Amino acid sequence: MSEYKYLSGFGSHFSSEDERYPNSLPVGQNSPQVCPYKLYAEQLSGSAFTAPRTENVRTWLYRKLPSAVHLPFQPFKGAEYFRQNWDEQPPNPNQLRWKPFDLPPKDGKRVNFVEGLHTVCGAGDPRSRHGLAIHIYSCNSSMDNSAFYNSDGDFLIVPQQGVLDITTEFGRMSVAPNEICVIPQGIRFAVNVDSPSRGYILEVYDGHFVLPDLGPIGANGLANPRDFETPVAWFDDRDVKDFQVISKFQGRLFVAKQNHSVFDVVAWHGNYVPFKYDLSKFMVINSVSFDHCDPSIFTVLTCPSLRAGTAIADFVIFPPRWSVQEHTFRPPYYHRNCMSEFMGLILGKYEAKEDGFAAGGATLHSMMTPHGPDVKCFEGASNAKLVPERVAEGTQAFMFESSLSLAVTKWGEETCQKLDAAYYECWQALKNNFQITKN
Ligand SMILES: O=C(O)Cc1cc(O)ccc1O
Ligand SMILES: [Fe+2]
Repeated sequence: MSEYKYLSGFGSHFSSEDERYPNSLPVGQNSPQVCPYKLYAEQLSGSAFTAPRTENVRTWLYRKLPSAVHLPFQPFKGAEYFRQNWDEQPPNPNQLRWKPFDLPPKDGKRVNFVEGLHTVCGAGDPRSRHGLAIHIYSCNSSMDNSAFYNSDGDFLIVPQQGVLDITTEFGRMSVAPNEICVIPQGIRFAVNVDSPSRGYILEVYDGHFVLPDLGPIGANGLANPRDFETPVAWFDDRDVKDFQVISKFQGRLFVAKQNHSVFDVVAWHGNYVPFKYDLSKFMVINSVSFDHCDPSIFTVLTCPSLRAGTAIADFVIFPPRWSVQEHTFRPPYYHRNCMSEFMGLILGKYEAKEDGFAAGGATLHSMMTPHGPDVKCFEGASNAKLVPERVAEGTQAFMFESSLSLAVTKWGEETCQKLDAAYYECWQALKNNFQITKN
């Protein structure tokens, strides 16, 4: 799996040919009268034809059969908790914490990536192309002779347990915990797993994930473009007669049969592509003098809204790093935010709450919902000797931060049975230390 080859770069215009079919890309034009090897040319548009050049994304695929060759879509039965209905539950402004979400039951039942999708929270509507959804996947078997694509938006996939072996129309990639991948709107993919697997998905309806601007940081730092990896062209040469394409369309799943695999792309060129990124390559920037920087300093990718600096969703990580600030309360500050903060944990423990927030679980601090370090963290950091120190060693927490107000689904609030009713208690023992004389 890990021997797959990749093209390096973010936002590049790539060209790739399956190595078994050299010269399969047309030269000098996109639509020759007859394509090399008599392939069909198909354009996949990820932006309006007329989008400005900086945002214009599309890829030309050269394939054995056009994607249009399929039988009509029917409603897909299964994945009953993969539902983007934001009005199932009354709003809940409380601090929410979930214990680790279940892996598939060990009763021998096979659950693949699509069947194991569960929606936790979200906002907005794919029909008006505005909003987002946060899902948990939990699966133990591979997608055989089937592929999935999302008509509603992009998926950012964060594996927490188990390596995902992902076949896409563009080629194959292996995505392990502490790596992430993005599968943009419309790109077909299938997930193979060799063990029980679990992770988080951020789905955005508005637009695509991009690297954040760096401002005064300069031209380098945070997630560097050269560390993003896109698959090289590869097609499945098996003669598959019984193939299923599953589409998420307007929040519902549909399935169509066809007598050929969607993984039949021999060559492609363009800048609308799936990619992966290894979070350990993130170049961490932070305060080397005093005070706690806002977590935006850890942004890996962002899906911008039309309002300057205000994201539909940011993907932010809390990587292992040095902490050196002087005369500073070093952990995250107490906080009320006009944004929504959904956090997950890939590895280890999170610095602001070492107890109760476990790998594979989550927290949601909704708009203006107060939160911050628990008692143990506050007491410890208020009294700690401020020497340079490695923090978050062996851990990886992350945050999906959104300018939208997120509704929790019935599955998220009830059916999953993972909500920790005792979460609020972690702040109750904080003492009023106010004294009338200044220390
Ligand atoms: O734990 C959180 O709530 C996330 C968070 C981290 C941080 O370093 C500063 C602010 C913030 O909201
Ligand atoms: Fe916060």
